[in-house]
Amino acid sequence: MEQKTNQRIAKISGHLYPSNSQIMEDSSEVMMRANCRAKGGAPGFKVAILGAAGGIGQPLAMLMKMNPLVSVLHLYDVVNSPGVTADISHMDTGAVRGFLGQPQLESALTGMDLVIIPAGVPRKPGMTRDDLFKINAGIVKTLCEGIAKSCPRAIVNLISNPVNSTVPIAAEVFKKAGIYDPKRLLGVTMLDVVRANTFVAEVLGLDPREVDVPVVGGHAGVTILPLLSQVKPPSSFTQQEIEYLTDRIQNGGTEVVEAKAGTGSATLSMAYAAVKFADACLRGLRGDANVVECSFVSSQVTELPFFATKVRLGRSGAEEVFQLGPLNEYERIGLEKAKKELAESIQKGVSFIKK
Ligand SMILES: NC(=O)C1=CN([C@@H]2O[C@H](COP(=O)(O)OP(=O)(O)OC[C@H]3O[C@@H](n4cnc5c(N)ncnc54)[C@H](O)[C@@H]3O)[C@@H](O)[C@H]2O)C=CC1
Ligand SMILES: O=C([O-])CC(=O)C(=O)O
Repeated sequence: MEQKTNQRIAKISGHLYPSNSQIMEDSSEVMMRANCRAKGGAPGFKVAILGAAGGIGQPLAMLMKMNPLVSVLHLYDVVNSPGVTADISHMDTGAVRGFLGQPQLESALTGMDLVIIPAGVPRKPGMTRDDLFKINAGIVKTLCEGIAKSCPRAIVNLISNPVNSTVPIAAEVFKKAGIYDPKRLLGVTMLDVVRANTFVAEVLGLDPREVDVPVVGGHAGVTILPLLSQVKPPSSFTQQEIEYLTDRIQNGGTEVVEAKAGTGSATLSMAYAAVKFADACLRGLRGDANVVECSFVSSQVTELPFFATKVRLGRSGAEEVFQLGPLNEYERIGLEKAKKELAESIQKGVSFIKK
């Protein structure tokens, strides 16, 4: 009887840790919460964050909890998700539930409309994103197997690096499970766009909110290709400005890794970018017209099977993948370099599952 009451209270209070939660063990809390009156859930989308207790996961969870399009937020991690969930559950916005460890992955994912994945290790100075492959490839594989089983129709936003390889890994896992829908798998390259808007606005003396820079290719070094010839509002740059901006945008991640001096990589700007992108996906799911953002997706824009360009987000994910548009000579040379490195990273991801 007492256990049943506790379980009901756990649901009301937004926790799912029958043996783990301090709150569950505190009888005065139990009395207080027992008097809560459960109401019907608010309309909106169900969103899960996998890796929710991490450097990106925590601010991302906070910002998603503030998003009016989200009715239920599930926070999953292999450590520390009870504390993060308890903290976030006190925000006076939509519902949140926490899930800890592999046995709770299925419950974390069941019924989700959107799954955001920032799980995995970040870089330290001197490392490339590809150096993370060894650990993160296996993490992404396991999580995507969970998605295939528990919410095969969910839109997936994949943040874990190296994105150029983890997206192909996810695709192969979904193919193997027979549920692959290319429109629903989106690699998150939004931080490159956010950085490009910021750095270009600095050079032009504009408000970054007024600037739109398409960034295509992938998400590592030379595969990050800003198309400065297509900046909005239309702008011209000197060759020196083009070289400075391209280098800064391509190495923005490394700039943060070095500044953080061994304590991690971009987390706050990434959480901001992830929410900007997730919000666009949710607006697309809701049926809003003309929701367009850059993303690393299954693509026929080049000869490569995956490529980042602008995509139109709709009820079933990336419903339209836009072409590159006219490139100048500098961008055409950059594109060739990007494709060479991307081809290897994509193949590495595919082989990891097919081997
Ligand atoms: N796509 C992009 O633009 C960016 C990607 N990243 C990548 O995001 C990833 C996460 O970065 P941070 O949050 O800074 O790292 P972090 O180490 O602070 O957090 C990662 C979280 O993932 C969790 N985790 C590990 N294995 C897991 C599993 N099997 N299931 C669920 N959770 C698991 C950890 O417990 C930790 O809480 C890294 O791979 C990083 O390189 C980072 C910045 C930008
Ligand atoms: O640089 C890193 O390792 C993290 C990342 O992807 C970024 O900040 O763009």
